[in-house]
Amino acid sequence: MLNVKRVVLRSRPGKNGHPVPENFRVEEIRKSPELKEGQVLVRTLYLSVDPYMRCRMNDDTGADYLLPWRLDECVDGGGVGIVEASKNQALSVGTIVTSFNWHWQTYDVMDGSLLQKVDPEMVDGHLSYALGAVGMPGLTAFLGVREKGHVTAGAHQTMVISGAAGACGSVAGQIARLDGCERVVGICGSDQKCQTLVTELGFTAGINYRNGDISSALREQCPRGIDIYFDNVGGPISDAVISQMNPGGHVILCGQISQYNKDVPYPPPLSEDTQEALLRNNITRERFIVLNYMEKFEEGLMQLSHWVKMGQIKVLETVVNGIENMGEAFCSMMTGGNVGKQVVKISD
Ligand SMILES: NC(=O)C1=CN([C@@H]2O[C@H](COP(=O)(O)OP(=O)(O)OC[C@H]3O[C@@H](n4cnc5c(N)ncnc54)[C@H](OP(=O)(O)O)[C@@H]3O)[C@@H](O)[C@H]2O)C=CC1
Ligand SMILES: CCCCCC(=O)/C=C/[C@@H]1[C@@H](C/C=C\CCCC(=O)O)[C@@H](O)C[C@H]1O
Repeated sequence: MLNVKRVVLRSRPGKNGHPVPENFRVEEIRKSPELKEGQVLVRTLYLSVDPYMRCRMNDDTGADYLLPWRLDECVDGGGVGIVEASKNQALSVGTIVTSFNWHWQTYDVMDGSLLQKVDPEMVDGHLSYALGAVGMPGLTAFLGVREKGHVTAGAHQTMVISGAAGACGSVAGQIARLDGCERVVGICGSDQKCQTLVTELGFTAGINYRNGDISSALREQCPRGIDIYFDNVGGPISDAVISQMNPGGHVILCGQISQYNKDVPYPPPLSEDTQEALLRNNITRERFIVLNYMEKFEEGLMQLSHWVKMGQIKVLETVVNGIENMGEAFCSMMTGGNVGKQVVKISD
């Protein structure tokens, strides 16, 4: 028998509540490592904490593709691990694998057909990148910009990105620059993050939304108006951005994290003024869900991998150690404690 540590959902924060680490509980169980045909024993290396998980903490997630986590059951999300024993012909011992539905536990017996292989070369030897820049958040940035952004090199466009110092935002801004936007302006929650955007990631400017008036900072940093808005946060920040958008502009509706602790549907309703601004200026605002573009994942991952290996995309990560800290890491990410992708390292 194996000693396994796992994280279960102890309580729900309530639809209008802020999540706290105490909503989770770590427990130890004994698990048989015995495998049926097709199964593998995996040891968890890294686990991901992501904003959509806040919706899975509610008994009704508000999104048809997200199932609620069940009380007192092991929670799941993105994970990367190594095969330690195998009864699956396609997955030999030592293979690195990933899944969107990885249990938050140190070891697991999994059906091999539900796992995707990770080529360590693709992630430049950094296996955690498979949960970030060369994984779902990187694809979200890449496909969001390419499918909904209408970037045209040489057209002197300005793109604004909210949640700019996070997993999706930090990559989206770098792709906007690579694809030819003239100005790339990031909005995030600290001066330190703003500085990182400019000095490390090549953004034109950073705006700290916690410090001063966003509207006047946007007017200063976007003197020719805003053509494209990669929206990760929603709420008043997005109202301020959209009010300065040029006619014919495009909002990439990626996420609305500022509204996830509220009992509102996804996407949350817009203010009348913002709705009116979109209509008046013929601005598109199409919902973007990365899972709707699975046929483009392979090509997208190849492109992201190439950019990362060439140093054209710089990867930022915040790594916390230990399965005991999953709840802390999740709550920290939800309140801006991360720079780049927040992951938790479970084992070496
Ligand atoms: N459409 C899709 O398919 C996908 C959408 N998403 C969405 O993209 C967004 C970013 O996700 P991800 O990159 O993983 O997460 P991040 O790495 O960006 O982490 C979340 C960040 O959100 C910021 N934040 C938290 N609360 C607020 C608030 N009230 N107002 C403004 N900013 C806030 C914090 O940064 P700060 O310090 O700047 O406040 C925090 O670091 C989320 O909305 C998520 O739901 C993610 C993946 C796929
Ligand atoms: C309801 C708010 C979500 C806002 C957008 C967002 O963050 C979307 C994220 C998804 C996320 C979904 C993950 C797994 C789906 C399976 C989970 C389950 O219920 O079993 C991501 O991995 C892809 C994004 O589109």
